Amino acid sequence: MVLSCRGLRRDFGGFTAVNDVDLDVRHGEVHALIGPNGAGKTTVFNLLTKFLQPTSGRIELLGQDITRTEPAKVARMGLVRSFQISATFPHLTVLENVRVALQRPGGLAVQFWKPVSSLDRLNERAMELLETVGLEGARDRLAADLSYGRKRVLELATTLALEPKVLLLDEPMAGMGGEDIGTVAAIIRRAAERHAVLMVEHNLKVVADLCERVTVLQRGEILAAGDYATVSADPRVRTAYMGTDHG
Ligand SMILES: Nc1ncnc2c1ncn2[C@@H]1O[C@H](COP(=O)(O)OP(=O)(O)OP(=O)(O)O)[C@@H](O)[C@H]1O
Repeated sequence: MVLSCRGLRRDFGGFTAVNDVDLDVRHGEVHALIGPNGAGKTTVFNLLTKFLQPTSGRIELLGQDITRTEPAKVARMGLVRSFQISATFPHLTVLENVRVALQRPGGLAVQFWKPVSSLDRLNERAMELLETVGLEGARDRLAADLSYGRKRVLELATTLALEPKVLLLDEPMAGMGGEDIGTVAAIIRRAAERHAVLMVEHNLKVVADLCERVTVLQRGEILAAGDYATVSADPRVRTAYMGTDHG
């Protein structure tokens, strides 16, 4: 278990946005958090990354209680949410963007790079990351000149540069066409070999193809959890998530 929470709850005034949520994210797994609009997915992400303080409940990262830990420390411990670094620099090249991520002050890569601080090694690692995401041919292009889908892929590369233990992805395929979705799905699958992945995703085909485990939220509570086949066959899920129990 890399990341887990028990009894997670968050109230906003008199409104309970997240109620009694238990979640286990395991190494080597892609775990999807799904549910209708307003179900509480973003709030759960904000609680796990400590952007929001839980009203009650407990969160553990790599066996350590992080319920009261500051967000920056949680990120340094290896819980990285893609948008935290998703601001790529449009006027730097693709390779330069990844190098910047590898050299991030205070980032995980600082410790990672200490024994091998030579420029060559840095370039080598940056190229490895670009090969992982299939952007090696675009290394000298400005980030601003990339297509939307490839920009998102570059963001993923800069996230992976931080060597996260758990990668939190908020709708990584949003706004993408079929081909880009396939590319990003393949990257996430490969990334999951080294980093546990928790993702919010609305595209159920992506969830079915990519995710070992699915947790369904409804009105802040867990409606169902398990593998996709089990969860999608649950009549309550079909009614709540798809708005029908016939489809
Ligand atoms: N800061 C806040 N203050 C008050 N209510 C909030 C706050 N943040 C979220 N909520 C409420 O909590 C509920 C859950 O919202 P949340 O954004 O987590 O849902 P979601 O599942 O991510 O939805 P979507 O799929 O639309 O992004 C919603 O009813 C929302 O209005």
